[in-house]
Amino acid sequence: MSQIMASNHPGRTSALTQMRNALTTKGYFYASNVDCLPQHYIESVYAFARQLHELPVAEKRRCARPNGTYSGTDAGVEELAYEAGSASTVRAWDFSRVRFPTSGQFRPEVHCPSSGLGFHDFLDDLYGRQDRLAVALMTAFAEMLELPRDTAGDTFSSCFLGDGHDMGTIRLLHYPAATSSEEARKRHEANYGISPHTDFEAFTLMHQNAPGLQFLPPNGADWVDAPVREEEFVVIVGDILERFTNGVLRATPHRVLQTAHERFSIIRFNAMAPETLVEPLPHFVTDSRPAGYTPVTMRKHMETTLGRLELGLGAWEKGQPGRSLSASFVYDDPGL
Ligand SMILES: O=C(O)CCC(=O)C(=O)O
Ligand SMILES: [Fe+2]
Repeated sequence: MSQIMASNHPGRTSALTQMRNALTTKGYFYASNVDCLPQHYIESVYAFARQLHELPVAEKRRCARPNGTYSGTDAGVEELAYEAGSASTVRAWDFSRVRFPTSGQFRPEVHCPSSGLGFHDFLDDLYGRQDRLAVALMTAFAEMLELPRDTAGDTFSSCFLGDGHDMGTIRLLHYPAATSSEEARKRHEANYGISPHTDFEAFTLMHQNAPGLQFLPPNGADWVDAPVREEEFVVIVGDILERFTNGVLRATPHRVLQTAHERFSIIRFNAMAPETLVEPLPHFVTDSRPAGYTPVTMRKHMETTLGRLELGLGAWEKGQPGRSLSASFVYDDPGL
């Protein structure tokens, strides 16, 4: 990232080529040397996440969806099933500047011991740090795809304002450990920690403290393990970049296995501003490659996909290996 975050670094062109190759052939890469998110800071985020997930169930219930942003079976709120009918163990504390702005009185009573920041301020600060990486990546994606620049800057970062008006979300996830050897055995044979899906936004930054995450590479038949790397962030493609690039980049299918060990992850979905119209850009549409996706706003894509999950319709077509239903969903009306 030091080569990407400085605009005139001599290694920039080769880093952009590596990024493009990784995203088109594997669907993910690991971002290293991220100065705005150093390892000691990441550790403080995990410590904060642990405090949140260890809160008494009564406090979790008070802060649970739909009033607050907690979801977990311990508070009686199930994670939505991406693959219809699947069961998952994940528990989540979510934060978004735009999507859940009114949850003030339903915020948990926690403070980070080192900074003293509470739930909102701690996560807002994390969001700002992630934005620095996200804006640099958006600019890099536009450049590696050779998109034209205009006075507003590059195509992607001008849709992602980076100042709090995007539909991005942070999720602090916890997958509890199995409590008995019997449960550990059952988990081994069971459903998912989180079922297969593609993320609905533009791209996702991920960090995990234990194994469990897997990807399905483009054209790949088999799921591959994502190694744990303490100082690096996994970057994957979401539905919005697939739709903008007319499928040149493909949203990265991923899932989390149901492991016997405890696992935490820090997820940041990077979205566009709500009214951004997402459709194949002219740069990616030719006579031999006509537009393969219908236009839709960022807001409508999120609302439709989540609405379908709430109805139990899923966002992933089961199979070997299966397929994302959200990335190529056909809209009759863009929702402008
Ligand atoms: O826990 C993880 O590593 C992945 C979570 C995930 O895919 C999601 O929240 O969309
Ligand atoms: Fe995901």
